[in-house]
Amino acid sequence: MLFVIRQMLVFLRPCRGVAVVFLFVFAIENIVISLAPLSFQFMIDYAIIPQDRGAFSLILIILSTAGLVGVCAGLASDRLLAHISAVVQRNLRARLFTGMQRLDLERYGANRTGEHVARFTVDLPAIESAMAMLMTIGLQSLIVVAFSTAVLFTLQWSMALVILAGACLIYMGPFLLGKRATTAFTAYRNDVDRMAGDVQENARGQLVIQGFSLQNEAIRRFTLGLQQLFRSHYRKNVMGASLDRLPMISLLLVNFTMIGFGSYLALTERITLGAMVAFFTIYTSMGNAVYNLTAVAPSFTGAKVSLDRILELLNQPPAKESEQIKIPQLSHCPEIAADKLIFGYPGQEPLLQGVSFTIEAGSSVAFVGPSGSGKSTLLHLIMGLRQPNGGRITIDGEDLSSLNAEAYRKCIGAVFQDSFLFRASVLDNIRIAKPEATLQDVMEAAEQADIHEFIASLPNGYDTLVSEDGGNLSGGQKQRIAIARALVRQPSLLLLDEVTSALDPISEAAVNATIQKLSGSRTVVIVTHRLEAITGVDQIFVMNEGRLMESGRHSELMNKGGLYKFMREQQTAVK
Ligand SMILES: Nc1ncnc2c1ncn2[C@@H]1O[C@H](COP(=O)(O)OP(=O)(O)OP(=O)(O)O)[C@@H](O)[C@H]1O
Repeated sequence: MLFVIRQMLVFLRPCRGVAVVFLFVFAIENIVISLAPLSFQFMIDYAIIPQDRGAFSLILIILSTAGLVGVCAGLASDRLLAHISAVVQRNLRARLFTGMQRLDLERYGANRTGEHVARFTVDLPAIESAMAMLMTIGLQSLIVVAFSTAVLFTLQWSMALVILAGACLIYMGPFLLGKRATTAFTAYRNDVDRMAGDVQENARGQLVIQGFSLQNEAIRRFTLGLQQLFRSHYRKNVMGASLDRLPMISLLLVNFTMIGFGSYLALTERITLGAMVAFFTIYTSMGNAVYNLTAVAPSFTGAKVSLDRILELLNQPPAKESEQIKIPQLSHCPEIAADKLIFGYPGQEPLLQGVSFTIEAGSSVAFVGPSGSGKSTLLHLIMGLRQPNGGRITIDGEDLSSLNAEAYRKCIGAVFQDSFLFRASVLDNIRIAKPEATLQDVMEAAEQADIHEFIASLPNGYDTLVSEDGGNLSGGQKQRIAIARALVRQPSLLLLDEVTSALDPISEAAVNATIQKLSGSRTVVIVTHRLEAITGVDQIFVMNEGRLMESGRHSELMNKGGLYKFMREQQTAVK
């Protein structure tokens, strides 16, 4: 609980001025509420029993003035709290999203997409609700308890002492259950995350699911997952209810004790009737406040779990201190060299095993080889998206790990196997690679990618909205827009991973001709299975099972009679 409160205070720092004003008005409202029961004592002992109408009017005037002040303070505190809550959530959302953008592929891939989404849809609201609880019920209860305790001690100290002992008893339950409750809440939240990931995957895979009639299988798997969620949900609810119930039982016990003890004191005339009524009224509101404080516990336990998950992301070490890293001064066409590269995905055997090569400045090269031989992984390493476990990559002689990644990648135009498009206009999808590009630049890039005519034929031309994940475009159209996006940058290094796999032969020929033209003025690295398309490149690297088997020009490799010749002949035979 203390951890949650401390973190919330950290989140509140940016709006500490408003928070202080809030505290002030909120305190006024609650002091009025805490002191109101004293009016019973004054009414009974000074107005009703002595039949004093003057005192009656005076007490009434004071009471209504205090009431008015309390109401105004309450209205003001509502607005201030709404502001604070919105500011904290806005800041947290921004920090969380920024944190996600700073993750490298390894750390990003450690969670499923649904889990990242759940941080926004489940964890942030849990923190918001706990913060609202803390700043309303929590604060209110604290103020009421503090003032009531002080007043009770002035009215009758021995009864006040009994109440204090009772309050300790009330908090005992939540204190003892704390750890087990956190475990139950964490398990539940993880299962909810898993389910969010499943639903997300199901939504993305609807074409495959419907195409293969996998609905029943999808329901079966989902139901299996639900069983686990059901169990953790049940445990979490039982814990939540126990956190609620134990204090209530303790409160009942204290109530009975107080009624007996208070009545005994009145009976033996150690307390006046007015004081006793005031005492019990204050005690009741104090009892409610103490109970409310314990009722905050379940939401705090949930918030602690959410906080852990959010802080895990926020406290990730930054990728690199960019100031200490060199801004690359890439020549127009960089030379890329790899020296004994070793790389393996986390928890797996090394995939790349001592790969060395040199790609000369301004040359065009192709990496070919069987599926899974590590070609795309190599491209990721060249881009600095993943770090080698051994060996190194140099760009124009500079170690890639010593270069400023952001500046380096700005010199690269990359087209990945998955031609991901954003939900934005075609124009913005291309221009995102170079925000300062003019419409003319974009159209030229689209022409080079052989997609200009298609875009121009759309009802809204370049302003046509691409739906989520490019759903309203064919695979080939998406691929060519992705190529245009890479070309608009006029990059000094062009990386193309299977960029013509979804193209018809005519478009493929057009795109290949463009790539051919571009090489010479920049360094071009192609990954492809289409061996026919790379006959003209300066050098071909043949990969197999994470090793570089052979390299050379097309004619050299054909003369060698190795894996390349074999693959080439296989493809020709299939045709
Ligand atoms: N993100 C990842 N996490 C774990 N393993 C991965 C990941 N990406 C790829 N792999 C594994 O690495 C191996 C090489 O994959 P990679 O995509 O580099 O091969 P490739 O030669 O480009 O294959 P293809 O020609 O089919 O695209 C594969 O066996 C794959 O299982």
